Amino acid sequence: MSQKALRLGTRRSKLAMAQSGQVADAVSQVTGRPVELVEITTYGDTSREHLSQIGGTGVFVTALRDALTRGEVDFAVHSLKDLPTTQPQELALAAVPLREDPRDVIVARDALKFTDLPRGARIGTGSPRRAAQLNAYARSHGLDIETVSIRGNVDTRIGFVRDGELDAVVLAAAGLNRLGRIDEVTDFLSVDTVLPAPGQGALAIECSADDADLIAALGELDDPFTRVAVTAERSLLAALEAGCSAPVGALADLLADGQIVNEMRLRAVVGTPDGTRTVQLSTTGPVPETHDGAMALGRELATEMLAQGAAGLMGEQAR
Ligand SMILES: NCc1[nH]cc(CCC(=O)O)c1CC(=O)O
Repeated sequence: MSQKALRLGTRRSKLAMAQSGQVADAVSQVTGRPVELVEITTYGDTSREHLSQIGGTGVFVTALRDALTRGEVDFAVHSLKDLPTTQPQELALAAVPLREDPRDVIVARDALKFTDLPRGARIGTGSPRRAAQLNAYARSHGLDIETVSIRGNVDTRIGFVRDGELDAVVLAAAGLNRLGRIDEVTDFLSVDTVLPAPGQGALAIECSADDADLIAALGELDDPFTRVAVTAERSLLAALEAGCSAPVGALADLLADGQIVNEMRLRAVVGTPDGTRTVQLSTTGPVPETHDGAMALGRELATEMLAQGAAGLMGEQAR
């Protein structure tokens, strides 16, 4: 019995190809069907502008979603943190697989840790969220660093350190893991220091909302705890009216009593990129049992953050 291949739409970057390849293997395992990669170029890949300038939301996903809607591909894999918080009606978020390491990491010269960087060290990141939290930490701990705005793929960013232009760059652990380059990390930043982007480390598998059989098949790759966590994080982001390039960090994690997971904690931060002002809050409660429950948790924390002035800390362009 030969079955038609499923077409997986993917960006061409090494990171996208790595994560699509991994999902392709998992999908052909659960469906018994071959999966064929279809490469698609997105605006986020071709534009040389800073992400904070090109509007942030959706630059990496729009072309993939268009290909899905036109029926040119059967499903697509996105980095969840790049996915806009509004879900188009015609597309289903069929699976959110088990999240890997959500932390940000440093790749620095001479194997340096973040707190061992010398005075005046230049740290590259294109992310206002990372800049805000690194600068806030530096201010409160007497470190003297300068965050430098950069963008580019993993090779480009690490290249700034290798060629001596920067002392360090900040990246997501998950991306380096998927690329097999985690050994280049010189410091894993604790989430107590830098909260990751909402959804960081998780993937989203999307297909047509009309394809019930495919939704069911892809659903086997879903991890319910990851889904509830990222739903709360993204609900918070949406309620702040912020996008993926806004200075917003959020992480929901599950607290276990022995073997039994019984509570979820949601932590979030908003800050000015220079780190002079931040609003950071946390809430802990029973693990939400429904999508609406997870949405409500995120919304409630966002409401408290807004009451403490969070909106004033997010630049106009990042919202
Ligand atoms: N902004 C681009 C992007 N989107 C997802 C990841 C990493 C993988 C992930 O977080 O799932 C990266 C690179 C990075 O931030 O270093």
